[in-house]
Amino acid sequence: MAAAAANGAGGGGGVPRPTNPMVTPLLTDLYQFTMAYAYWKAGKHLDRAVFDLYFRKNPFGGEFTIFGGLEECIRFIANFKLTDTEIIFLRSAMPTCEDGFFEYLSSIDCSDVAVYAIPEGSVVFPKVPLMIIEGPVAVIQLLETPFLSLVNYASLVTTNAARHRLVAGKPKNLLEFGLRRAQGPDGGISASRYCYMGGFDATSNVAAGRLFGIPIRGTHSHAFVSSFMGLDDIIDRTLASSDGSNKCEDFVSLVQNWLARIKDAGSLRGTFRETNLSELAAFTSYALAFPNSFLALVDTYDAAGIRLDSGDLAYLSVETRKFFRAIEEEFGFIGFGKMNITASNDLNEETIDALNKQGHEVDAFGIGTYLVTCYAQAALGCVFKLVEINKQPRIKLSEDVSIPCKKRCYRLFGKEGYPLVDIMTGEDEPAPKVGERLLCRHPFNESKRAYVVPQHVEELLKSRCMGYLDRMRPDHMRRLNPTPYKVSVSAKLYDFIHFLWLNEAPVGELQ
Ligand SMILES: Nc1ncnc2c1ncn2[C@@H]1O[C@H](COP(=O)(O)OP(=O)(O)OP(=O)(O)O)[C@@H](O)[C@H]1O
Ligand SMILES: O=P(O)(O)OC[C@H]1O[C@H](OP(=O)(O)OP(=O)(O)O)[C@H](O)[C@@H]1O
Ligand SMILES: O=C(O)c1cccnc1
Ligand SMILES: [Mg+2]
Repeated sequence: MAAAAANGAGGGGGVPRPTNPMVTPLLTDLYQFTMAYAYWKAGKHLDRAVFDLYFRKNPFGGEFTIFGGLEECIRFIANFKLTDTEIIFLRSAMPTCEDGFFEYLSSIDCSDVAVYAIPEGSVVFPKVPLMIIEGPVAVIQLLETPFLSLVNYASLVTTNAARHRLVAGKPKNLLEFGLRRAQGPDGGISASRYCYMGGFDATSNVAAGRLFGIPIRGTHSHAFVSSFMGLDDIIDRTLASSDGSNKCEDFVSLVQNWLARIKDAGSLRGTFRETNLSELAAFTSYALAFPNSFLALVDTYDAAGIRLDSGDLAYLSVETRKFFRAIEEEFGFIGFGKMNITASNDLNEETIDALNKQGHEVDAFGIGTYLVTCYAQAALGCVFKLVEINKQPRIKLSEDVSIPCKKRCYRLFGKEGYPLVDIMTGEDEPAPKVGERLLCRHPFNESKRAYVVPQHVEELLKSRCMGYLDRMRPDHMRRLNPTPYKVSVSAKLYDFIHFLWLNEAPVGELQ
């Protein structure tokens, strides 16, 4: 099992700081510091603890999740160090705590912390730890809230993006347009980054383009279109070819000539309606500014062309395509019929699915609000639970039973090459072997078990490549009634969980 050990000294040993400078050791809940104090008072602060970070249920009614946020967690622990001013603030916030505690706090870093993790971008399932974090209990406790804050939304929005990619299909261009609608600047930046991880092609967010190297794309807005009154607004009418070899002195007249030709074309009669001259001025002006990447927002007055942002997107995209093809045929402009049609306006999984069913001609979807706010599910609900302290396994019984012990986790693949089941074992158990029959048990349901003869075994929680979406059996990934993927434990771990469970659960007395 490969571990990422953090070097907290000297500015993170070359590991960059978290992207968001607000991510500091104080970005945690007060109770992490009060517990750290109580551990310290009890002389327990150096006890060796193992915590699992996992979630309990897949989001969006689906049967899979994509893990995001790991890199930021590693950046955080690599640079973990409380500054003098942070210590002064903590002293004022916890006035009853002894001085020695603050001296201890100012001395800590995460050089004694080990993180075992599934690679970011992997398909993951409930109960299996995404990260196992091991180290001195007081320090690990301080990591709980920042880690959950860095992983919860990241994984949720990555999953949301992947679901939009699955419904849109591979050839479509997916553009994330959510910055203006996201939950503040950090929500917007995170959304752009993790939607790209989840399978989007580009973002409109310029800062995210700079920070993460994500391709940035955009069209123009209704304001640009409605800011023009008519063709007289255009002062400089010259258009030169990019190599300077050709020059059109009056592009506006050229546009007007073409407009007349299109109107006269017999084959276009009936499909071509009156032109709004202020809209024509806006498009002409935009073409003069971007002659090699022209794109027109065409629905400010009436829908006819290239980014559609209202109305029936299926119908309008089909009509637009017909018109483009007719122009190609009438005037012999090779490729005109294939011109890009982008659609936006409150799109989400359901609307894209509806458009697919109706038939449409959209090449690119621009998606904002529903994507970045994760409108269909507010949070993933990742948790951070103690599973072992000083080599003693721990279990949490209330609400949802946690799976004790420092574990190893494997993904077992079947004959058809798809993953069949994830299995958790105790740390010292032998790894599952290819071709060897293995009993996989549901962690809590006694009757649910299956023998598996794996054709291929991958250990989870160690660094490895991504690109899992394509490798999953399609019925786990479908939108409607997806098949649950199986998560199991070894027979030995099953027996141990239930032994510990009975041991920890008090026997009531009836009188
Ligand atoms: N063919 C279609 N099938 C299903 N949903 C569609 C189809 N075309 C558009 N939609 C969706 O229907 C909704 C249309 O919303 P609404 O009626 O508020 O928009 P509009 O009136 O066309 O435009 P505006 O945003 O200017 O008000 C959007 O969520 C859009 O994504
Ligand atoms: O619809 P979303 O999925 O959130 O995608 C982003 C939206 O942002 C822009 O709208 P704008 O801010 O101009 O407002 P409007 O479309 O609501 O008028 C754009 O026209 C999209 O409709
Ligand atoms: O470039 C666009 O078309 C765009 C960008 C952000 C939001 N809506 C649209
Ligand atoms: Mg809109």
